[in-house]
Amino acid sequence: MDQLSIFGDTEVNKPLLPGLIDYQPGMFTKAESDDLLQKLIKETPWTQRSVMMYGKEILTPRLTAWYGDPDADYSISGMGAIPLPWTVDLLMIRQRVEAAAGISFNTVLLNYYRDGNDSVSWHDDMDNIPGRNMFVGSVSFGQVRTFDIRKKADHTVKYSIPLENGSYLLMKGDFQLNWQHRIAKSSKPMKERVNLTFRVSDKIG
Ligand SMILES: O=C(O)CCC(=O)C(=O)O
Ligand SMILES: [Fe+2]
Repeated sequence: MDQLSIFGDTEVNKPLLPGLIDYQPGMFTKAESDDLLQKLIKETPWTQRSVMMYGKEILTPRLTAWYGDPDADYSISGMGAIPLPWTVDLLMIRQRVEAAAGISFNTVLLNYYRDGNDSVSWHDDMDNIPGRNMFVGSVSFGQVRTFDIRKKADHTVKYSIPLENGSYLLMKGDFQLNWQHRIAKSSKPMKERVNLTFRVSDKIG
């Protein structure tokens, strides 16, 4: 797999896949990131969702939580219609993400990867609704995990981006339409990681 992730100090804002992905390490300092990781782990009401697969109920291998504006509708994705109300920390993180992305987000999905056994398999973020989640702003705290991406039309075209503690990544353009992404399990020992994906959800009504 190609590594797209070699950054010198002068290359911090160099686009990886122009028009599709922006990546910015160090949006949060190490001190901020370490602190936010611990607070989010402790203070978030994590749940483990289940999905039906081959007629069996399978627990997703990670913990999740869903926050957002009260009128944000996410019933279609199975997250339940009412998101949790924004916290002070999440609003602060959202503000920085919005400043970098140049757009407003009304929901955020939190994923907690407890160790190397936790993962998310290949998917896009459209939930079968073309055009949904064209912009997804992703912030990572804690253990560096590898964000793999592959082209839907040709799975041999793939890249791997290590998402660093305190980093920001924006998926945009036709990324969700033409590419899938995942966080693979790891056979190497992995510490805790929390990822936040800021999204624009439809409003109820
Ligand atoms: O943990 C990550 O970096 C990605 C999470 C993700 O793809 C998702 O929540 O849809
Ligand atoms: Fe995703």
